[in-house]
Amino acid sequence: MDKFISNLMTSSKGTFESEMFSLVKDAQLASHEEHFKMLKGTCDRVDFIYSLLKKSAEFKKIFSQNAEKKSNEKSMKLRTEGNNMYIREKNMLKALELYTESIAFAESGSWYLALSYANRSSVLFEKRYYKECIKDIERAFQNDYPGHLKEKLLNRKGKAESLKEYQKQFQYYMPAPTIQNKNPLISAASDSVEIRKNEKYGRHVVSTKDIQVGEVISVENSFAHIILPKSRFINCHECLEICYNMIPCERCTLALYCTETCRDQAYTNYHKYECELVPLLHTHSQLSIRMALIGLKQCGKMGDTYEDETFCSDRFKEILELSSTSNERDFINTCIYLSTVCVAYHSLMRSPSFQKDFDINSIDGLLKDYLYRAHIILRKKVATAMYVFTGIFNHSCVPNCEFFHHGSNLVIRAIANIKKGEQCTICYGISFSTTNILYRQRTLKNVYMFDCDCKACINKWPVFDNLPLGKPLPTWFEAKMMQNTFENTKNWDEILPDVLHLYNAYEKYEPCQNLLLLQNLISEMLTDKGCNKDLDF
Ligand SMILES: C[S@@+](CC[C@H](N)C(=O)[O-])C[C@H]1O[C@@H](n2cnc3c(N)ncnc32)[C@H](O)[C@@H]1O
Repeated sequence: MDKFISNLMTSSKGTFESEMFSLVKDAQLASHEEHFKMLKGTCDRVDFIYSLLKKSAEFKKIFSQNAEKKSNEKSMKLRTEGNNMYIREKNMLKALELYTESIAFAESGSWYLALSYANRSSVLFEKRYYKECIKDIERAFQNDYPGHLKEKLLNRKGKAESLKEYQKQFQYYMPAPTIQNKNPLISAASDSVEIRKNEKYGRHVVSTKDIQVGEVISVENSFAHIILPKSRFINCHECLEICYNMIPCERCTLALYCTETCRDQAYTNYHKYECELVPLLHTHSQLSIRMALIGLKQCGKMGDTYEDETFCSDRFKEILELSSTSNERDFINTCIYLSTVCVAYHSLMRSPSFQKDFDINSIDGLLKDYLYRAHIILRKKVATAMYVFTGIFNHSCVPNCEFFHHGSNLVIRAIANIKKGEQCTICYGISFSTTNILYRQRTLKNVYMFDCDCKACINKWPVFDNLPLGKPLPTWFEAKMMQNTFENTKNWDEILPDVLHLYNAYEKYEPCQNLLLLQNLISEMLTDKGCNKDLDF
């Protein structure tokens, strides 16, 4: 599992990983391999690496940075930049983002905050987001908005009030489907699957009945997530919903929320501590801290309910059981990994609220262990997130399942017919149709530590271009596809049943190009159902 994560982390090369690598070099951790290998438990290993890191200049450098504090001066600068974008450049989205950042920097109750809300309300009015515009005007008034400017704002509010009933409703993604036949033992799944465990596959998901292509297998909400920088000013950091008039955390300059409810929920659950962390950690450490905090809170609250048999997507116990390849990593990778844990640990230890709320001595070992286990599973469009049930799906180069995003929900659907007793699999990014067998096997072994025995690997299936075409696709289908593509109607719902039907008729020709084309089309249709549409701004 850890390799799986470190592979994801390489996509952020040049930032976090290389920073951790310099840390390992600076602290000369490589020369301590012999001693390290004699230590057995996670806690002893973290302690050992931590003791070495603390002496390193690089480590001290990380913690010598100061977090940016609320600053009316900075707020004013951002607002001016926003004005420039709005008036001169006519770049509404950029103006909105700058005003929102200016709101995040302004001190609570100040007229700087009021002015930024007022300016944002103007962009919102122009883009016909009248309800959001009214809300921002009210916020401006609640925050010491200068009296001599009030009239203009009241005027805008009046106009927005009269137009708000005409505001269009924009649907960015289809809501996640609901599962009809719920699984009594897996909170996120249908009763068509179960979790099994053996030496070869670790924990894996197996079908308990025949599953039809397209069928929903699970709908899962993330255990925890961290917003990606590009979505910071547009998506609520708590619920991830798109929101053009977010409100800031009252203490830090980074967190933004769609409502007071989301803000308070985040604050109570983890942000209270996170908010005090200096410096702001990279997304990966931040997510592991968030997960460990939720884990610590749960273990205090839930006690022996951990004994029950159900698999719950919102429970840290399930994360503790995720398979780990930590013993198989080379020493330098182990050091890099442990350094990230130590940076997260050291950072949390500097949070006064954390010190106040937790009995540090009694949870110290648990915290190190939790930070060590809190990994990243999926990095996607809006956030980096941990989905617990999705995380136990094994890989196949010919997967029979795929995951689809519906807002913050992750939906797993069958993209092939699955026979009762068959393993349900997803693809870890290397499929047989695009990647040759040698590369696949080497990567899966190096990164995920297993030998793949999927049907493409066993039978040495060629890549797409060298596959037979298979039975030609019917002309009615080709015509429908052309029409749909040309007219750009993308009325998938209308043709999805036909495509699924066709898939069933072509399955016996596997492996062939036409079957793969049908499968890709099904996948595209289901993605399109779930995905975030482009911003309407
Ligand atoms: C994301 S986890 C999947 C859940 C895991 N099986 C567990 O027990 O928690 C990835 C790890 O599962 C195992 N795995 C995934 N696909 C596999 C496969 N096709 N055959 C054997 N092991 C596999 C590998 O150990 C891999 O590092």
